Amino acid sequence: MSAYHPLNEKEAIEIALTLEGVFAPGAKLVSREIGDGNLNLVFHISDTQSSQSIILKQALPYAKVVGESWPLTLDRARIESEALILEGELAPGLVPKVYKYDAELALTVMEDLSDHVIMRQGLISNNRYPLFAEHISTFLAQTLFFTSDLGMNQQSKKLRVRDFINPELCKITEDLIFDDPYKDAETNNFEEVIRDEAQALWGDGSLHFEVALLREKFLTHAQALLHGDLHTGSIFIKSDSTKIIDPEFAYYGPMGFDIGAIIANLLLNYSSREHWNSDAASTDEYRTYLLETIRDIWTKFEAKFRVLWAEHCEDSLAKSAPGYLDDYLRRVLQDTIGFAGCKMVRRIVGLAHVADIDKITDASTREQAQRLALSIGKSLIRLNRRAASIEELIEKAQSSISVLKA
Ligand SMILES: Nc1ncnc2c1ncn2[C@@H]1O[C@H](COP(=O)(O)OP(=O)(O)O)[C@@H](O)[C@H]1O
Ligand SMILES: CSC[C@H]1O[C@H](OP(=O)(O)O)[C@H](O)[C@@H]1O
Repeated sequence: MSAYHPLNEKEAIEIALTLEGVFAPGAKLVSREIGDGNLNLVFHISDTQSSQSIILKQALPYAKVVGESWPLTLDRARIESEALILEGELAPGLVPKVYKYDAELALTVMEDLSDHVIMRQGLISNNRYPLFAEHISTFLAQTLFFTSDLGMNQQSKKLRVRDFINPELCKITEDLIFDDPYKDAETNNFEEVIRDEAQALWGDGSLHFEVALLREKFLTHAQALLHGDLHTGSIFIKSDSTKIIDPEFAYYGPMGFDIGAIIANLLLNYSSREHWNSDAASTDEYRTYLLETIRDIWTKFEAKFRVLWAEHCEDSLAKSAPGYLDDYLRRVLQDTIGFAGCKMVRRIVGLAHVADIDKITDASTREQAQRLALSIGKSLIRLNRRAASIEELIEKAQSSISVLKA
């Protein structure tokens, strides 16, 4: 196959047939492009005679959601495949297997997870996932601890920071999450009916102060190797299995950015429940389930992180300094809360939205969901540096509902 060009379905099959040990010689393959994300092509390739199938993901030289006017590095395919491989070593069973990476075609061949569902869809369909908090807290504790200065050789970590420098994808986050929602930016995308909310965001100096501090942390705090875009659309799930996909935004940043991303997306779903549940009682019940999941994610993450620290901490001074670990985890919690708030706000007024809210058909219910998400998001941003417990985040989610209803 020649140098880089976007593949068509026929070419994807030709490449699949060249993979060693995957399909039988002469196998009859079918290919479907199934990419529904903002950036890449995703081909599902299956053998019509056996149950064998694979995924072929190819980066485009631009952001698909906008078009060729927004060029984007192909190197993100390398970042994604290297991050998946490393995450697979640190958190076995929680990411798809990578079979091959082709630098020239910016192509990753990986395990087909079609027997799972994308978690955002699962939540929209009112499913519950009792093992999710256990799985995702393991993923977070293992990947964040063992890529940080606490859990790996500090010189090797510097080299890894170099390997995961990801300036173009970070710039997307810096703009779309930490800048554009707070001014009248062209990329913003919100419904006219909530213009009052957008304008309030643009003029809120004290909120800007908190967001600027969080932005500074995102820019400068190379604490651990992050997934970088850990929303519920980047998680495949079924009752007994969780798989994290799509780490093309991976870079060295603050741990709370990943934890906050998951919590924000659970809270965006929380904000949308009036549409997806059939009555007030089931809406309340599902919201309680989501808040319990959030509490469990943090509590389990913290417990697992403490065990890893006790058994594997590489920093002898930090290890012997009284109170250091408590202080470290308090700062991670505060970052988690602040980043969760930013991630909620961007999904309502910024470029890229979430189906949980956008797919609400009734305009007034959708508006209420948007206002609730913004109210929770802003209150988390204001809370972040003052928080001492995950219960304070949960209290903000609950009280935002009563304030809006009053
Ligand atoms: N390993 C996989 N197995 C099955 N389907 C996948 C896999 N990876 C991606 N997909 C499908 O492709 C879609 C887009 O993938 P994603 O990695 O999120 O792309 P993007 O980077 O463009 O957001 C997913 O929502 C899912 O439907
Ligand atoms: C112009 S990219 C917008 C948005 O898309 C990414 O998400 P995904 O790849 O999962 O579709 C990321 O969240 C970016 O901020």
